[in-house]
Amino acid sequence: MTEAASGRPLLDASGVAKRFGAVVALKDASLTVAAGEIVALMGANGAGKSTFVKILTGALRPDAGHIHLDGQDRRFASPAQARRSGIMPVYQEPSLIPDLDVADNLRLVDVPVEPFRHWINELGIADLRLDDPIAHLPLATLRILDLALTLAKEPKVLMLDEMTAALPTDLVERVLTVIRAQADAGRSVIYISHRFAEIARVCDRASVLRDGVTVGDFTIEPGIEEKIVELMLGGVPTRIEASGTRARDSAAAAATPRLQVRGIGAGSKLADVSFDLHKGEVLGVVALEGQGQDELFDVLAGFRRARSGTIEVDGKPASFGHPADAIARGLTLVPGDRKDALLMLRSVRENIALPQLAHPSKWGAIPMRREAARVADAVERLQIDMRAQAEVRRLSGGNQQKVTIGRWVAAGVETLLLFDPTRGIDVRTKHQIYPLLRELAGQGASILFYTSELDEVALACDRAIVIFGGRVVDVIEASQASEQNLMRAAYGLTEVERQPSATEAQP
Ligand SMILES: Nc1ncnc2c1ncn2[C@@H]1O[C@H](COP(=O)(O)OP(=O)(O)OP(=O)(O)O)[C@@H](O)[C@H]1O
Repeated sequence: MTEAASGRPLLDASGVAKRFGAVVALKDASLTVAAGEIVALMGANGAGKSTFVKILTGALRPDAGHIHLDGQDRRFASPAQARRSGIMPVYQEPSLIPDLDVADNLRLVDVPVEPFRHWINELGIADLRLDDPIAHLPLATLRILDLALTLAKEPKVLMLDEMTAALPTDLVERVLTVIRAQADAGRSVIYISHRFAEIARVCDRASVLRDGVTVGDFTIEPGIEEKIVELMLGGVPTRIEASGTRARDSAAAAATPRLQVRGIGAGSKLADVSFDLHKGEVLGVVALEGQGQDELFDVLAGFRRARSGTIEVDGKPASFGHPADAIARGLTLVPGDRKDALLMLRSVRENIALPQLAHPSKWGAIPMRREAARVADAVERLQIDMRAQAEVRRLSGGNQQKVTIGRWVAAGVETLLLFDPTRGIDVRTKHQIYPLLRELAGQGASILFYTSELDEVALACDRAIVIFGGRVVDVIEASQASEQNLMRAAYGLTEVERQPSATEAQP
């Protein structure tokens, strides 16, 4: 904490309550942040963090409670009013209008170009063009744009809701450096995240919400993590371990791969990627921002055509001109942006049952009962918060993400393409998802798993390919997948020493 952080809090909220119909989102939430301080707001999925931030930033009206800014009792009637007082959020979902380009979006929210450019450079996406259409930009870039827009308006209190959840490691580093510098310059930051490593690095304090009630406030110090997890989850101990054994079946590894990818290139970033994905295997994909991973998943899911290379599914050539072609060959994508996967106005149940609903020939009393049982099983295993189940858009971000995964747990899959699937999911559920992926693999599914959280390779994968500059530069077994090894490879530092060929990328 800087010297500026001592003394009276800049923002002081207490007794905040909010209900949505029958759902009590907040009962008694409180939070203080001083100038120059970074405070983590923590809690399991659905604990009420986003609701609290929306109240603090004028997007929602509280049912009860007080908010003091600079010692004065304030009730913001709108986000614009909160912004004028210097309180500015970056929400979980990108805010820019997809049909416009970057420049038009800047004009729309009245942000001058020069400070925006400054922050874009600081945050590591200097190659962005102002005439890039928003709809063509990857989620990670959109999140950085939202942050740059907000910083350009010089906030007094910056509120970041899962800011780093969709970002690759290099961009996470940039964001953490920038927000620490903001605090050192006397600004305040409220930082919502499920990632302890980041909180330990940049935050001064953590405030913990459980079921809408603030249950603790801690100074960040070594060893505090266990205490926070215990409080967040209400005393349920969470051991963070690799999920099950993964002695790969050598017969399966020798058999025809489920997916054989050779020399795939697409767009300007994906140059030449080759790998085999076997039946029963979880193959991690690790890459820094913009190394071609988005393009690779797009090609495999039929959203974009490859410029070069071949794909074989179960030993037979495949060519995907449309997502339906990939689905027909058993390849299912869980996209990074959940908005692309969910029917937001439909119920949790309908969203999870979607693959079955797509086959009217299977309708009938018994399949319906079976479907209900499958949905109930997915809800139970992923601990989906069903309090607002009638419309998925009313679920918390983490719970929406669980629904996108739950759909495929319920449906059963052959080849699952997961793009950063645990984004915004709390620590307890994450550690239920890893064994679940292992279980799907154990039943014969093949899973390609891009992750921006490097520890997930050791926790859930058999091995990982590392992509740098659009090429596979290393293949790392789970047992060797320390963060250090993965990072070295992801930065291309192993490329000179050892460049694996397509055959080395096979087990
Ligand atoms: N508009 C709404 N209508 C009904 N329920 C809502 C609405 N917005 C939020 N909720 C409910 O309020 C509760 C708290 O949600 P909130 O998004 O604040 O949680 P969170 O702590 O931010 O979770 P996450 O970590 O998953 O983002 C959830 O049960 C959610 O379904």
